Amino acid sequence: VFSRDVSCIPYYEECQKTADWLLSRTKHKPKFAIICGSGLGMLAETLQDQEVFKYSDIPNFPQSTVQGHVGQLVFGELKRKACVYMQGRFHMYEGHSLYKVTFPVRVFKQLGVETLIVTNAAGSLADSYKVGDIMVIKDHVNFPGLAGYNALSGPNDERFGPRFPSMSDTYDKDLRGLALDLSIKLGYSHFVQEGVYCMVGGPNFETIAEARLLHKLGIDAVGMSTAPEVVVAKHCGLKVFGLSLITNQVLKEYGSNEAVNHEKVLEISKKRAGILQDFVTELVAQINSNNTN
Ligand SMILES: O=P(O)(O)O[C@@H]1C[C@H](O)[C@@H](CO)O1
Ligand code: HPA
Repeated sequence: VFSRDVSCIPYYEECQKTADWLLSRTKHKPKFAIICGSGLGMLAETLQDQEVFKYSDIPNFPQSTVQGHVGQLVFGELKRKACVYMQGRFHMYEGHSLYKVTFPVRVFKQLGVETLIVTNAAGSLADSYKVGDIMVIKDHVNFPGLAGYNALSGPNDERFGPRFPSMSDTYDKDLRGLALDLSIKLGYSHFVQEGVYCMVGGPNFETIAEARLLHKLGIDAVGMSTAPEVVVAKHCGLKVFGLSLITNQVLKEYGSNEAVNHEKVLEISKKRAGILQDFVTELVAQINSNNTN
């Protein structure tokens, strides 16, 4: 379930076939790919001149099974920059292999994408964060990856990247700086944070003991995605930028009547998607004007 079958699927060719299929059907040549987190599909609404491809029509593409993940690629222009939005990501807990979870990222690379922007819904462990805050991801802890469930497990194809890639500078420093400057210009600085995201396997939310453990480890926000996509993006040379929307506080004390559920996560995502949308749009515009990419 977790990694690519070692019998050497012609993986590069499979990704290329999917990329060629898309390129022959869209006039856009995206330099940016944006992955929409849970309930954040509407981030794609600001795209001009849209072309939409349902996952079910795209060769080799997995299917979304989670509520709040529509299941389509949307190509278009954001401030005159060609982009592709993934409305609906794939999670390990859905039973997808990590090869399938990260397949779109490699397709993006073969489409000519240079920068990957990941978004997600996450629970906060940091005491200072509030529901509705946006966290610029500084770094991540890939718990499944540390335990051997890594998207790069299996035979390595050097055409994508090296066997042992460095991950010490994964979330692009210039883009993070740009985003934090932008948050001041947009008047967002009181709800924009910078911190460490941790991926857990899910699909259950954390126990109190698990939450306390993650908190002790210095993790600011926890979710069930992102790390595999980011590891694969870094492996194949994409610039990476990430935003977590804080949809809930993770309970660290026993005896509370509050409990998180996916509906509450989607409710906050829906409320804050507009702000996130403006943030991403302005960031892409700035990357243009500052020649950061
Ligand atoms: O796709 P993301 O990481 O935004 O989704 C989060 C994690 C789970 O899939 C879900 C829990 O509500 O939201
Ligand atoms: N834990 C894990 N994943 C999540 C959470 C959470 O509290 N909120 C949104 N996704």
